[in-house]
Amino acid sequence: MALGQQHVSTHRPEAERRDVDSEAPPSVSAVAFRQAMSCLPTAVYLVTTDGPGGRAGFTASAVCSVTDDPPTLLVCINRRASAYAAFADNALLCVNALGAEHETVSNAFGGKTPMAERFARAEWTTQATGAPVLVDALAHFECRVSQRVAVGTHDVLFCEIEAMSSCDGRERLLYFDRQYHRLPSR
Ligand SMILES: NC(=O)c1ccc[n+]([C@@H]2O[C@H](COP(=O)([O-])OP(=O)(O)OC[C@H]3O[C@@H](n4cnc5c(N)ncnc54)[C@H](O)[C@@H]3O)[C@@H](O)[C@H]2O)c1
Ligand SMILES: Cc1cc2c(cc1C)N(C[C@H](O)[C@H](O)[C@H](O)COP(=O)(O)O)c1[nH]c(=O)[nH]c(=O)c1N2
Repeated sequence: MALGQQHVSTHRPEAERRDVDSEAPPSVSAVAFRQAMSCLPTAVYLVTTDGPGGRAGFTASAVCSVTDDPPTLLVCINRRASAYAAFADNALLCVNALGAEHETVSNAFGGKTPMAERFARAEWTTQATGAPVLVDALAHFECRVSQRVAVGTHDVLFCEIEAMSSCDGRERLLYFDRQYHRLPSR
């Protein structure tokens, strides 16, 4: 093993394995898991919604492509987030991918800032679904939530794409090692 590398083993013999529903304490701590995840770069998104539950949004990195038929993303949202109630009540959302110039607005949507103030930090429009679309998003995906699955502290929202725009050539905003980074498009 290279100097400085730490190996966290999750392997257990067959007899010791338990069902995923078991009450057994996890063998990897949340702190160790977060530390490992912190070294993996991710894109950064503002996930926004509007509807009967009101307008809300939060900064997300737990966003992933699921299938291209039908085109579907997943978004993980912490049930303790101030935005959660709106996402629980609304069926529509927009996943706005951020460019390097969006670091300040990403910080506003990343917690503690009142919802109206978050939205006041950027320019918004509505297009196909009525969910807030960031005018200068690097790319956006307007979605209908097709399934919700509760896993631990989070809900996983499966989101079918109804309209979108593709990435342009600007620098991307990345997040890793607990900091923002800029990535040129080529
Ligand atoms: N998936 C998430 O919910 C998620 C992801 C990134 C950051 N955050 C939140 O943003 C703040 C700053 O994060 P940070 O990256 O600077 O330091 P951190 O040590 O809290 O997190 C390091 C990494 O662990 C993962 N992570 C953090 N909190 C998580 C959670 N509750 N559930 C699942 N994965 C999680 C993410 O990949 C994150 O980049 C924290 O409050 C953190 O909880 C949450
Ligand atoms: C870079 C980055 C990435 C993420 C987050 C933060 C930051 C800074 N946060 C946390 C989220 O944006 C917000 O801070 C929490 O929901 C708490 O916000 P409130 O103060 O309750 O609105 C976050 N939360 C979540 O539920 N899923 C996610 O994927 C992410 N990803």
